[in-house]
Amino acid sequence: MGSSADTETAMIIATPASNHNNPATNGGDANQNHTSGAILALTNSESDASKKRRMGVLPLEVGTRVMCQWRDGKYHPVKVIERRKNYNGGHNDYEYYVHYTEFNRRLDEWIKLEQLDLDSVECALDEKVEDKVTSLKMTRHQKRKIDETHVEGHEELDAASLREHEEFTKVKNIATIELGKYEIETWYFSPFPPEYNDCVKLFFCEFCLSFMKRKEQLQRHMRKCDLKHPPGDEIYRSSTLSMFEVDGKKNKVYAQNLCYLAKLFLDHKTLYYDVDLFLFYILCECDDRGCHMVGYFSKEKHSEEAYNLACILTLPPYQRKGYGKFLIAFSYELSKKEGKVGTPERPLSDLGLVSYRGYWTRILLDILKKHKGNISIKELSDMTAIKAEDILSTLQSLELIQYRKGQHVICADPKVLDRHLKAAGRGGLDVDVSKMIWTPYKEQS
Ligand SMILES: CC(=O)SCCNC(=O)CCNC(=O)[C@H](O)C(C)(C)COP(=O)(O)OP(=O)(O)OC[C@H]1O[C@@H](n2cnc3c(N)ncnc32)[C@H](O)[C@@H]1OP(=O)(O)O
Repeated sequence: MGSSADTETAMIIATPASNHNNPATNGGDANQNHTSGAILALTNSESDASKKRRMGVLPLEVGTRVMCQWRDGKYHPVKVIERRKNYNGGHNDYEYYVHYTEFNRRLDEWIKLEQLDLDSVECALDEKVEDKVTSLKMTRHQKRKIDETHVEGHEELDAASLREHEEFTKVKNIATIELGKYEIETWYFSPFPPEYNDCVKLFFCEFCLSFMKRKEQLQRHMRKCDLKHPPGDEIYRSSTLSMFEVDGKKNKVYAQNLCYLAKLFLDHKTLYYDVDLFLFYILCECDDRGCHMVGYFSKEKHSEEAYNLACILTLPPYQRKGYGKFLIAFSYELSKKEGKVGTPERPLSDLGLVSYRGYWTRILLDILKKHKGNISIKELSDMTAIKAEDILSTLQSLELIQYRKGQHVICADPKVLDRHLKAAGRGGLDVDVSKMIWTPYKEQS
């Protein structure tokens, strides 16, 4: 199996043009054993014409749609988001920042001209600016009062300024960060203060999260910084895993630095400078050098919408190891201690949605499997602190809900439950509730 898959990949890389029917490249294949001079001449003149045509489209305009070779060797449709002139380059010599329309924005990147198939350029530019602005306004209207990635005064912006803001945030600014022993490629734009505009790499102190432009600055800082764990209270410790609760009001700079850092991996969140209203739960792996941040979630101190989690992040080097499920489970344990049901703030990212769906499926089906007799959605909600709507949508997506005699009924055939549970994957790291030392937040007078 493995070897045949490898062969297939190698073939695709060797003949990328065949993946999207590129006649010019196929026709001009220099490796073909041509026996006729006429065919060769025809081929050459075709490729000359094609070359001229291709050069005629340069430089590409922002908004152009074209096929682009990605890291898998295949061609994928992209939209040009931005362009910049190459140093020492000729008149038409640009690099392009592209969005792969089939993929998440975190894969947006600067690419070289050679990666583009210029024969596939679609000349019609993207939808009208006006339409885009209207849709942006719509989304903004739907957002909650405290905007997720709140840029102060943002909602007051007129259409043109709003568009300008979107323009500004669509290209990733910081390409990599250094944090502890990891160098991490970033995913999205984050609005660092203007003095960091010229930086492509930032160096973070892994304990206080201060960020610096140069490695030497970080080294100097590390000699002085006396933190070895996040500020705030350690509210959970089990083996090497610790959770710290940080009050955004008491540790404002730390909380803001965390938001700058997190935004590099969160697309639909805008930076919220007023961190006072939030608590931050920082998950750490601890060793003799200190407690190293693995991920976190934030939570409003008071949520009118019953949100029990605002933003969640596992840092990329730690992803797919079960920490995300741990953080989600922890947020529900906090809700249980508060005697409330909770739900994550919307919108959920693609990875957020799969993680939540997996968690909800596992928790709910585990209960249904063990439970004897009838059980209602309200009872499930009381047992798990999962909001009734999330339970209903999860069970509906698994087709476990039927509508009989005017009411929703859960139909839980054990074999079907087992199949879904298997598909929901691993359970992740468990929260040992007996190791939690926590009381719900109370405003201090
Ligand atoms: C309310 C909000 O904040 S929504 C925004 C959510 N946050 C983000 O999108 C930020 C960037 N993403 C992340 O930080 C992480 O991907 C998280 C927090 C969503 C998940 O964290 P992880 O530590 O990777 O989660 P965990 O290891 O528990 O895996 C969760 C499940 O999600 C799915 N999943 C996670 N990453 C991926 C991936 N790259 N590709 C496919 N499935 C994935 C899998 O089903 C995985 O379970 P499995 O490994 O058993 O198959």
